[in-house]
Amino acid sequence: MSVFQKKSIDSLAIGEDSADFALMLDRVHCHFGRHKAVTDISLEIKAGEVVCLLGPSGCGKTTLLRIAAGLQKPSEGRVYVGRDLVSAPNGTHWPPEKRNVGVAFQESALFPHLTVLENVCFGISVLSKSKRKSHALDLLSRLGMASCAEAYPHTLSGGQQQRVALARALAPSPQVMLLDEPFSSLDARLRDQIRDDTLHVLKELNTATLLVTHDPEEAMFMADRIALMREGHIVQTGTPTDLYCSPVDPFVVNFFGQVNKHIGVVRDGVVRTPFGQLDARNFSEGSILRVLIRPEAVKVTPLTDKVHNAQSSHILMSRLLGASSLLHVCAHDADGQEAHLHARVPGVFLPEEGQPVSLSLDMSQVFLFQQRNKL
Ligand SMILES: Nc1ncnc2c1ncn2[C@@H]1O[C@H](COP(=O)(O)OP(=O)(O)OP(=O)(O)O)[C@@H](O)[C@H]1O
Repeated sequence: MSVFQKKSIDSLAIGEDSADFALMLDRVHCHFGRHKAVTDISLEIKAGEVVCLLGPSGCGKTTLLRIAAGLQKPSEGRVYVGRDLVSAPNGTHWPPEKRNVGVAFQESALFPHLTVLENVCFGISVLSKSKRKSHALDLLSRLGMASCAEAYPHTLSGGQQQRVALARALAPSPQVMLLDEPFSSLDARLRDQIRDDTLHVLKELNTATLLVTHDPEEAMFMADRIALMREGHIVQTGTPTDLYCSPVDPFVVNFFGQVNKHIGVVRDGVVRTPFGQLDARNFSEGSILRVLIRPEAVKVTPLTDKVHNAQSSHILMSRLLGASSLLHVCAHDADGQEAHLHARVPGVFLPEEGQPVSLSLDMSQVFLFQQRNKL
């Protein structure tokens, strides 16, 4: 970590006013006719911080990013870029070019008649011509594109064009970078490399960033904080660890990947499941609970006794997925309750079909929520 980065992270103290934020959305709403695309959203981003807007299609991510960029007027609420109030209910609305923001979208069109270097230099107005060129070359080299400086955009691959688009957006040293699914048109291997490079450049430049994605893995890779959205609202904001390990509701758990589900009733302070009894003393007797268990929470131990025992859980199928294996398990409890369970285990561990196993759970990845509706 550079001294520059450390300074920005150390400065995340509570009690700052709006001037400490590079971007601040304050109770922002956006309606299209009767449709509420964004409802009452407040979010702040500090210098050097990467915040991801994550959520399913249509939940309002792009609308919020466009509001920050000045491409969409909010119906209510205020937007600050640094100390500048750039959108407000009194009619204040600064256009994108007056805000100190850089914008890059999934398909960021480069100017076809300009070289890569000229494209990146285009938005820089404050420096002398020679400094403009060296600044643009520096950004291109940080993004691995210096050797293409004299090329024209049509001669570049999609991934190379996306790197140039990022360099062009970063070139005027904006206070805030706004990125809308900038990696989604790239194939998986290239995407991993470009997002890694982008993250390092954003951190080195100490640029506040708001990045839209529908991919939870991408959000966890890029973000210092994630704001998970659903139907125009923010459901939970926090670090990737907060959302993954302390989700506020089942939607948050489910959004980060497939989970095992069970519904049970609290009796004598526990809920019985085919995977064992779980402590439910925090819930009242008779409550109906939704039990959500991440596949990686399930520990699978082969039993040495290979004789099939009706009481023991057993393997239905094993699949190697690369870094991990996915095991389909038929789980039984002592009462004969049976359930199909997925376990994600590290490395090459592929027990045979029918192998009896014992199951245990890592409770840090097991979540209990009270069910509001009746069974
Ligand atoms: N200009 C517009 N006019 C009318 N409705 C709009 C407009 N822009 C967005 N919407 C609607 O607002 C809602 C939010 O759209 P938005 O593009 O912000 O979602 P999103 O989360 O970015 O989705 P995606 O991931 O699919 O891009 C959607 O229902 C969309 O149809």
